[in-house]
Amino acid sequence: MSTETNRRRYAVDLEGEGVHERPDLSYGAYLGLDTLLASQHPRSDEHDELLFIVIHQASELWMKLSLHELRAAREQVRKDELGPAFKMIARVARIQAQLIQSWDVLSTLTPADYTRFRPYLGQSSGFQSWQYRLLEYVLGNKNAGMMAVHRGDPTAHAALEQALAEPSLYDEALRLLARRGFDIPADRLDRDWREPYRASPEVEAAWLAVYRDTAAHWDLYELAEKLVDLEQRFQTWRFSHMKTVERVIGFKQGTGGTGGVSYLSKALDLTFFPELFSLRTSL
Ligand code: HEM
Ligand SMILES: N[C@@H](CC(=O)c1ccccc1NC=O)C(=O)O
Repeated sequence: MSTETNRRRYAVDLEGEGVHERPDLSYGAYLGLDTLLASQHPRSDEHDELLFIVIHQASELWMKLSLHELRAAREQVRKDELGPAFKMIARVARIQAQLIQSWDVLSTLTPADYTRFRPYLGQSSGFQSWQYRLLEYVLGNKNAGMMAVHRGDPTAHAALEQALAEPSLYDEALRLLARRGFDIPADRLDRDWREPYRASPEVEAAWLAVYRDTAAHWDLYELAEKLVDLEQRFQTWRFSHMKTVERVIGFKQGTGGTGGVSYLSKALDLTFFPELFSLRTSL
């Protein structure tokens, strides 16, 4: 069949689906590829710098989608609509698998390869990824001190300020527990959300009750396990980042001014959902 006949057949088939709203729309225009594919600007002439840029850009795109899903999931939890929330969280888990897998591609970068273009990075660093920081805030790792580095970027700063000041996904899960009749301390249900979350024995007891009678609380149990899955994957990403950094720059200082691996290893101690892990010792 000729291309022309094919084209006309599709045009007919798609008529009912609103194709006439923009019949000239192309793949590249729809996806904004002009801008996307013109956004890689290596600063050196080194072959491997493009890999470094693409991995980071792809990661930022996945982070954008994760934020979209997690904020929507949080809204569904707020509305007691756990089914749609589960679907969104499951998608984030698969995105995390992609993010984790990207370390495998980056591990083809040897110390010699990286050292050739590292000086061109100046003081730029993943430390300045505001989407990463937003993810941490939306999940529940509130650390207002991390805002400082974004002072010069009003859009990023405003988004971070908002995420810092509103309940995280975990805060909403605890409010849901309270609506279901669990005894959650008042200061965990309404507080200055900008403060780091502090683990509470009452919250652990509530989750423990969910895990001890899963039949009675099946959806809460499912929510808890989905959160545990998110945290485990997040930790796997952090750990692989740290090991990749060690492999590529050893124990050199980071371009962002931290100790490098020593800083990244401390970040591994940060937990989003502390009671969901601590309760396991009592099961
Ligand atoms: C050769 C590859 C990489 C090296 C050597 C590296 C190195 C580092 C170092 C040393 C830090 C600590 C901050 C500093 O002082 O600069 C850091 C932070 C960070 N990097 Fe990377 N990195 C690499 C790849 C990536 C990739 C692919 C991403 C994906 C987006 C990423 C995201 C981040 C983030 C989000 C932080 C902040 C972590 C936090 O504050 O907990 N890095 N990186
Ligand atoms: N902190 C890294 C530099 C770095 O990795 C980086 C630099 C610019 C943009 C993204 C980066 N990735 C993660 O930190 C280093 O010290 O080599």
